[in-house]
Amino acid sequence: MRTKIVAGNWKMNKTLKETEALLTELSAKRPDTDAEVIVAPTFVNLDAATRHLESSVIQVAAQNMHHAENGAYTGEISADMLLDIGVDTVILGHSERRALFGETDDFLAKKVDTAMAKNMRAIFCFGEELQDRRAGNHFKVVEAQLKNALFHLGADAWQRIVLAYEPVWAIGTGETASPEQAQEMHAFIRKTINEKYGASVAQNVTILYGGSVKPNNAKEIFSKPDVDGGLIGGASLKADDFVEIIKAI
Ligand SMILES: O=C[C@H](O)COP(=O)(O)O
Repeated sequence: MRTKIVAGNWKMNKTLKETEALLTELSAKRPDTDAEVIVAPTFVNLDAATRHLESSVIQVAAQNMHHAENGAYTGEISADMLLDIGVDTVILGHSERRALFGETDDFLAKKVDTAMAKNMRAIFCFGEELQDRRAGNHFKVVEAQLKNALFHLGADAWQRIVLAYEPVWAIGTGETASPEQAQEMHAFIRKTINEKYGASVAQNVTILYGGSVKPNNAKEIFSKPDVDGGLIGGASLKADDFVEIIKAI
């Protein structure tokens, strides 16, 4: 059985007080579920979030990290810094990091390697842009992103990889991939992994969908056989919406 996950990527939102208030509300309202529930607040509030959730089943992830051990990388955060405050899951390759901060597949491969070397879990994001889908290149683009950043890994490492397929045209736009489009791509991703690593890795890897998942569309998207949960942006910023999405898994 694959692990089901609902993760909230808070992006650059929420002050410390707001973070604590949202976590308090989420802890109180969180429904009983077998799925893992993860929140990813901004770096400055990660330590407070881990302390706040110490006895909670809600887990904390970072939104990014640098691949280097330490050194002259102004503004960056290392794996050891995250591990030191009890954060062992990190989102890598979000499309905003790729588009706004120039992160390439090769650069991301280094981050993935560091995460694996440090025994962390990576939630690896990828997905095509609107122009790729319009041109019918979406499968090719997604396959290349996967291969370039992840296919150098050994099969064992895949136990600590979570994939998050996020079509860029659906992020924060209110336009979501249809459940059928999500399923079609997730099945393609699983097939591509199967070809390289075999059925066991392919069947066990958790593949999340991300892009305008809301309380009113989550159930239908999550009902698809190859969709194992979601990476939620905007709707994870309100406890009631996020809780509804957790209930949908
Ligand atoms: O990481 C989350 C994704 O970027 C989705 O964001 P969204 O739910 O606001 O579209």
